[in-house]
Amino acid sequence: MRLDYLSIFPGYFDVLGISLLGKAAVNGLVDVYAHDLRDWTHDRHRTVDDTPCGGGAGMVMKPDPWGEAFDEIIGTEPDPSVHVVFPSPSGEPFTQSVAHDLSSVERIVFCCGRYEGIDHRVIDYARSMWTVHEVSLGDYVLNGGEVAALAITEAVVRLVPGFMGNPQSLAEESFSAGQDGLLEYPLFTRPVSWRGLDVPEVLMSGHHGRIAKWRRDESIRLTRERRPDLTDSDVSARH
Ligand SMILES: Nc1c(O)cccc1[N+](=O)[O-]
Repeated sequence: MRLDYLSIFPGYFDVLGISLLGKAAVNGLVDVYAHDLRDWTHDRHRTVDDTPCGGGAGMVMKPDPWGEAFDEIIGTEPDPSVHVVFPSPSGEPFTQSVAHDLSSVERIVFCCGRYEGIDHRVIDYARSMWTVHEVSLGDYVLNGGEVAALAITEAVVRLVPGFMGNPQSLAEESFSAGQDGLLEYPLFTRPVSWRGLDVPEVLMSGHHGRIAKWRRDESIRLTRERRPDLTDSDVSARH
């Protein structure tokens, strides 16, 4: 999997050389390329923004540098196998399902906006050429798309076959298919008693059936308490 990041702050992506992601890069599972959008400007100030047409506060990212960067990084021919991700507060919700879909593609280009956002024609042009995902991590305001791109990267790359040492651990995580989309149950390890707090007895019983039921019940309880939106009527009936 090749990952490209277009940003006026490419240094944000130095962190991808650390930890498991760094190991994945070493193992050839992912190839990471960060690009400075200003490399595709031609004026002394390396300008990437301008005032919004129609007025309004702030600045908008000009389309020209994006277009020239696309030409050089991706190419000038349409290719739906290239997935272009625009992290944006006005995007569709980024979910584990979207992460799973992206984990099987060969190439992802992350376009990280700053200021008030990117000239919409950049997104329209990208849609005419590649497969585009405008995605949001949540209803809050960030200063740009870089942190969101890093979060999306982690969610996607950890699902790439061969990345996780023990793929089984993926099956029991929150939002995974193995959990029916429920929240993960509470986790415990040794010591059995810690500051007057004990591990639930059932988990020390060695009774696998009782343990599995306790975990399922806890997942259902937590999901109903914290994320009623995840328990649709069908899922509720099953639970
Ligand atoms: N929320 C937000 C933002 O304010 C700017 C860029 C990306 C996102 N997001 O993905 O959620």
